[in-house]
Amino acid sequence: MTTITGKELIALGFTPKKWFAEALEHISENQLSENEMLDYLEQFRAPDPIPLHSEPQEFIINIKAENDSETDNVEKVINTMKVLMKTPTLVSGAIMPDACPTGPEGHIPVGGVVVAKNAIHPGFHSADICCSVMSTDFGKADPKTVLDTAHSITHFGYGGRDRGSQMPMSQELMDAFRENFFLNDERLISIARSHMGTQGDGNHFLFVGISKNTGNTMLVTHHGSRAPGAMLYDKGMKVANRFRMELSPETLKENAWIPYETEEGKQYWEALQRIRDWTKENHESIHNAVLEKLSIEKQDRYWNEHNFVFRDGDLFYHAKGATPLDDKFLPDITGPRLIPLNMAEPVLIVSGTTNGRNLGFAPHGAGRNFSRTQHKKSLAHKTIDEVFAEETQGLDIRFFSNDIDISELPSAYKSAKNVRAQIEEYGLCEVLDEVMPYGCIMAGDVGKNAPWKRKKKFRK
Ligand SMILES: Nc1nc2c(ncn2[C@@H]2O[C@H](COP(=O)(O)O)[C@@H](O)[C@H]2O)c(=O)[nH]1
Ligand SMILES: [Mn+2]
Repeated sequence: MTTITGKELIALGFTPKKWFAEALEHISENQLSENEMLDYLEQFRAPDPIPLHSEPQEFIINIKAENDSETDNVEKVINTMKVLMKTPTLVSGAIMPDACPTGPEGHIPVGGVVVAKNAIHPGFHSADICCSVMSTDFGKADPKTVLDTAHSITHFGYGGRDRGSQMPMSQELMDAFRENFFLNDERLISIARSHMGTQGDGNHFLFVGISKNTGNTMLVTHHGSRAPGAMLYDKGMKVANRFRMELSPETLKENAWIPYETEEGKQYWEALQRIRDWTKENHESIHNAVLEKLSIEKQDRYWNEHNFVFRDGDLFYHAKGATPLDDKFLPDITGPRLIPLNMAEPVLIVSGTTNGRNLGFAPHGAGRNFSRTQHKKSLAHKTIDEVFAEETQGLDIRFFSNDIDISELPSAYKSAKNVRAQIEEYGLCEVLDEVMPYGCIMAGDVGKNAPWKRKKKFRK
């Protein structure tokens, strides 16, 4: 019979884990011989770490610099992709004309699509899971009336709605949250309820415009899954990092994955679908409340996510700011897709499918060449009011907090004309219609004295 200690297990090459105590007890209780013990212990031996690909997997470059200010951005995007594409799960990738870096080399850029085999990477959809766009056709309604009404209904800024003004989350969805390992969390569900009907901040917007084809007024909203999605992302990253330490410690922490074939993988996939349902319900609750207040029947509605994970068999397409075109990704979506550019440019209504360059995706916007801070610095010689007047002439642009956020004005984004030219040059999708801008509401400069900040101070 063999007696063995934890220290000896470590000397045999095992990493201290919960199973140590159970194994020591099993060996002693069953009085295993040395060979029996070694046979028994084999089941606990960790697999060899999965190495990074020695060379980056191929990725398609659908972007080029149109001027000096874009050169640095394009170089950074390509360099970060070269590091990212060494992640062991990845089999292919693409970058879109609106691509821009999100962090150090190796992090997925905005405008990046990467395909992983049997793996979900929470870092590739990031905290704003299912950031998406929805449009509703209001027929011949007056655009100012639609914008005024939407302004009286929507909610921008930190946090959720006050108890008195909450929009209901459906019982069906709440029940579905409770059935999922990641979402069955009363704090998360309570936040999901109070965040329903809210749009957050940053570049989330509520846009009203006129269809070039029909002359109809269209409402377009842009936001993601708000705090419930961010909470799922945090949980997903923790689980993925545990797998990373066991399976592939060489992989960057941001690029950790949850193997789909595990219980965690299946539950995380389901959780993503429920968060997608929540986000769709969030857009719908705002659009439906505007229709109801104006006693208008909708003529049409389109929506698509552009920050999500899509599945085709054992391949998981991670789109970090890219518009899914191919119907195989979106069995429940029948209409065309939406690509916003900036508040002074049309929202493009597009369609398309997989071709040799796009992996089934199109750009999701115009993207940024500069950080918000760099952009603000470049305009420092003008007053905020001057910049606002120059860039929004003829448009009805409003900030929910009443403070202009110049980092969201059209000059903060890449040239929409160049992005559209590259969509055509690389044959990424077809433009069916354009929603010409009438006006737009955004959160406003949240660093200033926004109403939700004043309220918090007052409550103290
Ligand atoms: N029509 C508008 N488009 C806008 C506005 N602000 C930003 N944008 C575009 O949206 C995309 C998507 O951004 P992301 O947060 O999902 O990465 C962005 O690239 C811009 O082109 C706006 O006020 N109106
Ligand atoms: Mn978005």
